[in-house]
Amino acid sequence: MKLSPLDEKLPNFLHDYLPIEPKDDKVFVTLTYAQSLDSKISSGPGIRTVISHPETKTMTHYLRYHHQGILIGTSTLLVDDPGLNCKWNPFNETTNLDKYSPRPIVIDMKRQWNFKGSKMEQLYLQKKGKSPIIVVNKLPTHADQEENVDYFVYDNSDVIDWELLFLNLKNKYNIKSIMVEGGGNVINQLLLRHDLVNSLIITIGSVYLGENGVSVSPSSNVQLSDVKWWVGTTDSVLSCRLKNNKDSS
Ligand SMILES: NC(=O)c1ccc[n+]([C@@H]2O[C@H](COP(=O)([O-])OP(=O)(O)OC[C@H]3O[C@@H](n4cnc5c(N)ncnc54)[C@H](O)[C@@H]3O)[C@@H](O)[C@H]2O)c1
Ligand SMILES: Nc1nc(=O)c(N)c(NC[C@H](O)[C@H](O)[C@H](O)COP(=O)(O)O)[nH]1
Repeated sequence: MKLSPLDEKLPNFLHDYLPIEPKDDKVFVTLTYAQSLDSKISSGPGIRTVISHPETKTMTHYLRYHHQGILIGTSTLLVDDPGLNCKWNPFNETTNLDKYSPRPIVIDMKRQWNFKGSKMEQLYLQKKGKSPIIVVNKLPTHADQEENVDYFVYDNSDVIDWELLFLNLKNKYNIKSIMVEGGGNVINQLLLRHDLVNSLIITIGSVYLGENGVSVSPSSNVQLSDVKWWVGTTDSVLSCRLKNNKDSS
């Protein structure tokens, strides 16, 4: 499906929140998701819910264009069958989109997902997306390994230490910027990591999804700084940074 045009104000609005001129050698991490007015990112576990207007969907692809990696949690991987490629580029090219696409990084510690038969594989085979790095807790046996993927074995424990993962992705795959696209569980953890997260970009759709929805609501207070708003047709976008709570008075 073709994207609608990028709003002309968005590149300027987003510029300072993207890894366009990274200031240090650390991996640049952007948290981004679309939520309802009641802070839900889907209408229930196991459900994929469209929240964004086409113009903010295009913005998501603009964000993907600016990152080398795109990371999602296991439930999003299993529920959404995401493609995670980038359909936006400044040249309006529609073929060989793999060169503009970030590398998918998917958390699948217990190997519940198959690349084969997925939308991601389809895009990879059509040269419209890159092949994924699958984060697992144990290397699958030779017979169980899939073609055209990389396994990153995270064998410290079953619970990923994000700092260690980002550092390893940089050292092993030279991934210096990562866009984290969800879901709620992953976002809730990383909202508490001002030390790792450079930017937070939230699309807010004009809808309520109700109390059974999957929430973004971190376990403790999170303060934001450098807050800026863009207002679109039905959605607004909040761009900001996470504040170190110790700094707030
Ligand atoms: N609106 C949006 O922008 C958006 C974006 C992404 C997903 N979604 C929706 O969100 C829902 C899924 O979100 P969710 O919160 O249920 O799950 P999630 O996608 O955040 O995945 C959570 C799972 O990932 C694994 N995981 C997460 N952190 C880990 C860690 N530190 N170490 C090891 N494993 C870890 C665990 O298996 C955990 O149960 C789906 O309905 C999806 O459609 C919406
Ligand atoms: N921006 C945005 N608006 C939404 O309304 C919505 N539901 C998502 N959800 C993000 C989630 O990560 C999806 O899995 C990807 O949007 C998959 O999209 P692709 O198949 O990669 O194009 N994101």
